[in-house]
Amino acid sequence: MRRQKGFPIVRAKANPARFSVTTKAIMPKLILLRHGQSQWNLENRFTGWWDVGLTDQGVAEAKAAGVLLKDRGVLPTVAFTSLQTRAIKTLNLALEEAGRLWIPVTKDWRLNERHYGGLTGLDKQETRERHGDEQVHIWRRSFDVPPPEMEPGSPFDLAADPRYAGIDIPRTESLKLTIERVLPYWKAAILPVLASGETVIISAHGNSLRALVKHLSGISDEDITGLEIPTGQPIIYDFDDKMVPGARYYLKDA
Ligand SMILES: O=C(O)[C@H](O)COP(=O)(O)O
Repeated sequence: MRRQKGFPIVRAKANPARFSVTTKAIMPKLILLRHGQSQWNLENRFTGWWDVGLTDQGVAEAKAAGVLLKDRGVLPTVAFTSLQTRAIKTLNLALEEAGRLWIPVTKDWRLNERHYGGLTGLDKQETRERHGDEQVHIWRRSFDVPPPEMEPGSPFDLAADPRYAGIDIPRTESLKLTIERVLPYWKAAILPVLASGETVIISAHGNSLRALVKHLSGISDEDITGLEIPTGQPIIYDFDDKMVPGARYYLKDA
């Protein structure tokens, strides 16, 4: 053992109190938080990977989520979010209210919203009038039908955005394709942290969170079409000591 000058060597003794803590069953908690209302949620435009800010209502929703975490004593110790401003801001506002701005935060594109392809920027109602309700519902909620691809050179093309340097930006994504990048990230980066006993918060998006919920709650490809994730409402999963998630619930109902 190397000894630093001026510091005596202290040999660790078995500490019964410490021992009882380390053998306590670890019951990890996962908090899923969809960003607060965004400017394009308000304007009813397809957003996907396009970066938009929060509305005043979105800011209030994010802060309320943080107050709820604090009031219920569900205090995150580690955070993950996407590379998108609306999720990052929501996380920061919620953590600030919860007194947890200091926890480690990892940002990764794999938690981004599903890419809305050629629909990005379009008005959802005008798109319904043009293509019909059924087609738009298929694009929005089907499991594996992606929207039309984004044309190269589109004003919403993010190829020059430095945050995506080195990333093969999708041209469009269905929920299935979104799952194909969210789940490997969940398994490799988030699950091990959760399994070590941390209380993890993921601040992300309607469809990247639907991808996770589908997996964690074992929802079928058919039934996932009916699942909506509300903005700014913390969803909780309690895991048992074998890392099996319990039923999900809204923190406000706990
Ligand atoms: O990207 C978007 O437009 C929204 O965040 C989610 O849209 P959706 O409700 O059409 O999936």
